[in-house]
Amino acid sequence: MTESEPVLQTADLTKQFGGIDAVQELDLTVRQGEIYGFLGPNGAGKTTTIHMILSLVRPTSGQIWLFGDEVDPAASTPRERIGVLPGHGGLYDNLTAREHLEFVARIKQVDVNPEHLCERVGLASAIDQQAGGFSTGMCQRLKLAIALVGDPELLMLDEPTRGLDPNGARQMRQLIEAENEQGTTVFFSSHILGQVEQACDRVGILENGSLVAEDAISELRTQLSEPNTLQVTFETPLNGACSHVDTWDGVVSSGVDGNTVELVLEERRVTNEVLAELCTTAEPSVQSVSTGGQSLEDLFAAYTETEVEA
Ligand SMILES: Nc1ncnc2c1ncn2[C@@H]1O[C@H](COP(=O)(O)OP(=O)(O)OP(=O)(O)O)[C@@H](O)[C@H]1O
Repeated sequence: MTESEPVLQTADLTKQFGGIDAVQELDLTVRQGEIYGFLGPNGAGKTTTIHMILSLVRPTSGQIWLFGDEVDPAASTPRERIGVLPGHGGLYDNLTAREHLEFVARIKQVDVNPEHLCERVGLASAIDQQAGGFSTGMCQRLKLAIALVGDPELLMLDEPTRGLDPNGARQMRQLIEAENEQGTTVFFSSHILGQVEQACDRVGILENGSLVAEDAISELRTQLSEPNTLQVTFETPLNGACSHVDTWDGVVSSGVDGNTVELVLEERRVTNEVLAELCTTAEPSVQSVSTGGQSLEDLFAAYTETEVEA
């Protein structure tokens, strides 16, 4: 498969605040049509990076390209083709959803259909309510609608699932995926791995201002060496019942010791199938099952050494 054109690129992008290295020599590439998850614990430098890309913070050094053109650090980032969902703020308590959208459309000098946009993000029934009375989920939906004004080609979303419960976060992901299916490229930051991994084509993991990994999640996982293991203990000795297990699909190797068989699996998702097969092959009943290997949380922790929120 050929790779699509980069929509956003940075090279050696660096920001120092006094003695703090907020972002260090960051090389990022976001390609047309993808959802790119920008992942890192609190304080890793995600917002600073987004602010540099949007010319809200001036880089200490490095380069940024948007849609193939280098951004001049002395000028403003051209915003017509970009929709932004800010991490903090962005709403006025006394303006309705409709007034927010009309206000942003005037600033962007584009036409807007507030009914259509509110429909797209699931806010149709609240279009004439003031944002001050909105729940966190409604605020995030309105911020997404604002980002969509002018049908941008690139969405820069700074923690769009911030403050949302799992259900609200899932709905927000579905909205983002629906926009992406229309061809919009999405840059999606989060400090919670579980909130980007289902939606994102690729992720970049930021730690202390540096990109420590950038790839598809499946690729990142295979870069970690610990094998996926499955250990099954039966109530009585196996007596050769599992001697050919290593010829099964998805099983890399196996070893039997008394009542216990230990398997190394190609990948975690075959665990249930292998376990079901074992239960029908072996006469004795299963006493206990344990697994080992890399979960996605292990992966994130391995790269960032930071505890992950569930
Ligand atoms: N204006 C500023 N002045 C001084 N230090 C700053 C400033 N903005 C950010 N920093 C520091 O830069 C580092 C990166 O912060 P940043 O907000 O970019 O991280 P983040 O990954 O977005 O975190 P979070 O997930 O908490 O929003 C932090 O150490 C922060 O304290």
